[in-house]
Amino acid sequence: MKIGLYFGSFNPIHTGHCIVAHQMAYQTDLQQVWLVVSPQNPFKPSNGLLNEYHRLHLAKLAIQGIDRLRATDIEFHLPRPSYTIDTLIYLEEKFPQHEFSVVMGSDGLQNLHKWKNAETLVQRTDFYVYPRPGFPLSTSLKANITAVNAPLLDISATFIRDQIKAGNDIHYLVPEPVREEIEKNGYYR
Ligand SMILES: Nc1ncnc2c1ncn2[C@@H]1O[C@H](COP(=O)(O)OP(=O)(O)OP(=O)(O)O)[C@@H](O)[C@H]1O
Ligand SMILES: O=C(O)c1ccc[n+]([C@@H]2O[C@H](COP(=O)([O-])O)[C@@H](O)[C@H]2O)c1
Repeated sequence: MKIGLYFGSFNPIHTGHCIVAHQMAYQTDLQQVWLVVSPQNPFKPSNGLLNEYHRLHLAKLAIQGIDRLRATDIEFHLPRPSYTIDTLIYLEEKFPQHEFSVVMGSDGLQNLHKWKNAETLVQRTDFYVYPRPGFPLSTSLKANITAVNAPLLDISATFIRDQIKAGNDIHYLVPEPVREEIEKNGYYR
């Protein structure tokens, strides 16, 4: 099966993430998209990061009922911070029957050359990229990129965390079960 690995902190998962995952799973040749919740992104600070099991639970709530989407804790059991090349190699060994690609927003392309073993990564796997406002679909690396033609989504987890801290309502910015879970537990206040 052709599977897209969609890596992220998902702190928290939001409507932008869900649309990206859904478009990739239903408008490209990918047959499934797995949301890989990264416990610790190598480029991002760990402060303000909700516990990874809570982030995974929110991701599962967000995709429930969508056949081609999965959320996985695979990086919880791998060394930290989470490097994509390591996770990819691990998954290729564990699931030799599948073909894995990487799904990302176009902001990720800007820093791709700084990722661990970037040259090896782009030789080893294809990239499916969703446009993000302000970030062109280009990289200095020789990567095989499939771009989707889909609406720009100017939503970020940072914006959502800021809204919650300010006491503002986040209806529609995140799926409803995610909003309810965040509110019930007082996350990000
Ligand atoms: N609105 C969006 N449009 C396209 N891609 C997105 C969007 N939001 C997130 N992504 C992509 O989702 C992946 C995971 O992103 P991440 O979990 O860091 O979310 P974020 O909203 O960028 O978070 P933060 O605001 O905390 O930095 C990245 O590949 C990122 O490019
Ligand atoms: O492998 C790397 O060196 C590497 C560097 C930065 C980010 N990543 C992966 O990309 C995911 C999304 O990153 P970001 O910065 O767009 O939120 C993140 O959760 C990691 O899994 C991976």
